Amino acid sequence: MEGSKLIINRDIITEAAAMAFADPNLQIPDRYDRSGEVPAGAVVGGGDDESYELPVVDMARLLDPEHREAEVAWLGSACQSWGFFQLINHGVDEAVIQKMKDNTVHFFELPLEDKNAVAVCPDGGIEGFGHHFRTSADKLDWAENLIVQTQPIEGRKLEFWPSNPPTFRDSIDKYAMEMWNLAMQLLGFMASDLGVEQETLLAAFRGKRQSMTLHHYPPCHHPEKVIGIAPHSDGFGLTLLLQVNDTPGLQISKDGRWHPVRPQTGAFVINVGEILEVLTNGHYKSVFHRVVVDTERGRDTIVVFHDACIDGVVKPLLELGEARYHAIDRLEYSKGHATEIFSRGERFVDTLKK
Ligand SMILES: O=C(O)CCC(=O)C(=O)O
Ligand SMILES: [Fe+2]
Repeated sequence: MEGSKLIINRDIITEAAAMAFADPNLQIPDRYDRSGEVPAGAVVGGGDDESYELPVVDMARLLDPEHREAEVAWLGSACQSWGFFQLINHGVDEAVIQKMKDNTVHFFELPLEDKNAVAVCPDGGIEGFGHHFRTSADKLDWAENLIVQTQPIEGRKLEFWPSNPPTFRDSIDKYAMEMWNLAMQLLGFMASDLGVEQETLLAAFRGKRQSMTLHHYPPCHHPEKVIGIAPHSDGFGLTLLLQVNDTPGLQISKDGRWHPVRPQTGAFVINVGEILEVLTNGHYKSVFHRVVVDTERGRDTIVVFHDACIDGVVKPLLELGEARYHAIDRLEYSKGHATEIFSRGERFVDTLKK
């Protein structure tokens, strides 16, 4: 299968990296110094600029027949204009969320040696503990990440699922199931907004890959020199993000400026991936975002990605009119998107536009 392998490079976390992360006063090692990239783009906020709140969608209203229509329209407008929204009253089992958060914090606090028990493999596989994806400039993000595939179950590689803390695997399993159900529920409402049969949209996701990335962004006394996660748009269909603590950092690109997300306690941040943009024939937008690092406080996030395609092909739903994107084989799409990650340039889906 050598020919079909994706070129996604992830570096292991070395002792030197762990030391740099642990001591915010140390000089930034060269591979993390991205002074030239960080200031790119103005950031909205401060003072009287209050116009940037990310839309908040209320699941309780989506489920209430009296408010459903208005809330579905609101959800749709958020996906069209922002490609992002926060979700409150989501109904996800709080005990499962808390356990997942606790395990995540616990895991990242372990000594490096223990975390490296599930280290990424040097052969270029995606899963495991290590740095996020390397860019063409050979620079690294200021973060530690654990990536595992959670669905389909037969595709799980348990050797990358930490057994320390001991409840972690069980937490990941339960959390993945909750996120699957939430994703399906949201996609159902998106289908209503788009005016297509629910099953038409859901079928594109059913049985496809679900993966999880846990991010830990250590604090850094020179946040202007480092990047928590470089600007990118998500390569899968739908992303569900949970902040473990209330440290800010996520910024969304809109109208040429970066909009910081104010973390709402207990809310999920949901965003449209490039494949959902194509499925919706461009009605929904997959938007560039990045993470900046905090001076004093670390930040942990739990992110779940849901893949989608139609008969092995990434293409717009037939029901949504004349296709505005070229159809592309799912594997070719992955290769194209990997190039986007690598070069951090244009969105890959833009190359598919007719
Ligand atoms: O940690 C975050 O806030 C963003 C993570 C993210 O963008 C991703 O995993 O694709
Ligand atoms: Fe992302």
